[in-house]
Amino acid sequence: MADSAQAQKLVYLVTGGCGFLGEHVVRMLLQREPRLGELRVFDRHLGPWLEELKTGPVRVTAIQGDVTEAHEVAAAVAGAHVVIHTAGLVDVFGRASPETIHEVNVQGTRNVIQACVQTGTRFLVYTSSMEVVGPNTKGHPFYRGNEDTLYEAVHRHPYPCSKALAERLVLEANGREVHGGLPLVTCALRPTGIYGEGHQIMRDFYRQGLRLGGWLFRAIPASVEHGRVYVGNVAWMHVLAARELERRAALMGGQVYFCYDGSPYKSYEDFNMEFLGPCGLQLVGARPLLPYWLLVFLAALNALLQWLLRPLVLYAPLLNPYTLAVANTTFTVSTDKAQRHFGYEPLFSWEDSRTRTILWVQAAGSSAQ
Ligand SMILES: NC(=O)C1=CN([C@@H]2O[C@H](COP(=O)(O)OP(=O)(O)OC[C@H]3O[C@@H](n4cnc5c(N)ncnc54)[C@H](O)[C@@H]3O)[C@@H](O)[C@H]2O)C=CC1
Ligand SMILES: C[C@H](CCCC(C)(C)O)[C@H]1CC[C@H]2[C@@H]3[C@H](O)CC4=CC(=O)CC[C@]4(C)[C@H]3CC[C@]12C
Repeated sequence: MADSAQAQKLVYLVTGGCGFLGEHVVRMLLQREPRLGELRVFDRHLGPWLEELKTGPVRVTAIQGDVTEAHEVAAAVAGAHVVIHTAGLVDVFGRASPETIHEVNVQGTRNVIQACVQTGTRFLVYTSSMEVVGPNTKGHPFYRGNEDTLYEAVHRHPYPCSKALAERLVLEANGREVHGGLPLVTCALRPTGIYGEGHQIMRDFYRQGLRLGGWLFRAIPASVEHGRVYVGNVAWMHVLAARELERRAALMGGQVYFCYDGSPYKSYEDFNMEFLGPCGLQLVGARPLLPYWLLVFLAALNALLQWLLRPLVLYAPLLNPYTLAVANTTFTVSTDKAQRHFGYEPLFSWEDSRTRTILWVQAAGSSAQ
């Protein structure tokens, strides 16, 4: 990475490399990181698609492992130059217990940092989330905010709490001495709601619409704006941040960056219709069909049913008090910090992102028929 080692080939490790975002990061590294010599893909569940990558010029090593197991993480990290830590338990529906979410997202991140320190890995990029900022429990809007916008970040839900704690661990680890005596350089990327090929919630909405004869029903006012960002651009931002961390260590170390691109600001449902509309679905109602108080009631009822049924069966619908609050609160970012600090420009235009997502929804929907 220094001048004398221009041609040095680097070892990258991507944790959670078989997830929605992780797969895009893995593929992006293979396409766009010329110094890549070996790519280690670490995940609890390895995808079969990894096999096809093993025939390329870069050595791809699939590692089945659990970030909560410190020894497995240390073995995977040993000898890596850069770690991109995207593994996480993304659960806002009550599928996993708060303890499990904490264990994976916080202890898992602690293990990754510890492994870097022990083995001498110097560069760590962490996938954080907009959720570490908000929306907060009071439902305050965050309107076109940036990394310096003052906002009362108060959380109670296990997922945002865990992401906030993990992000703090990563930022505090910046500058810590790693094995060999050099300092660790870390940064955190905060995607807003990611969409694109592989987005399971989008696919579920599509299937639900098909089941309802092509109709979806508006639940949230169109005036509530949501920040969304295309998965290919989020992946590209990770690759660029990882590449630039050494050269710009003083500027980037310990920093957070929102992930952004040219995707339009819209409500969650109107944004989804950008893809589901061309796939034949229609969103019924210029205004929400149900009054808000009824949604609040239904969300609370779902939470009660989840609690009552838990000993018998897992009941985890999309609507609960937390998802309703998130969906019903404006949260959009407007920033150029990643451009200023490490030259990020979105790789995919909004038109490309939209087309790619539509093609994927169509294919994912028809494979469900
Ligand atoms: N999906 C979204 O809209 C957003 C996601 N994020 C963050 O991006 C990251 C990736 O999220 P997605 O790709 O959406 O989720 P995902 O669930 O598709 O991917 C997460 C991956 O981590 C792996 N994983 C989970 N627990 C693990 C463990 N104990 N050990 C090893 N691997 C484990 C899973 O097997 C999965 O492949 C997460 O850290 C999430 O918090 C941030 C903002 C928005
Ligand atoms: C599931 C919600 C939409 C359904 C609302 C209903 C039932 C009224 O129709 C989703 C609305 C907003 C989503 C979240 C948002 O994009 C931010 C996120 C960031 C993350 O780091 C993880 C995922 C998520 C919390 C995302 C989850 C689904 C929504 C709550």
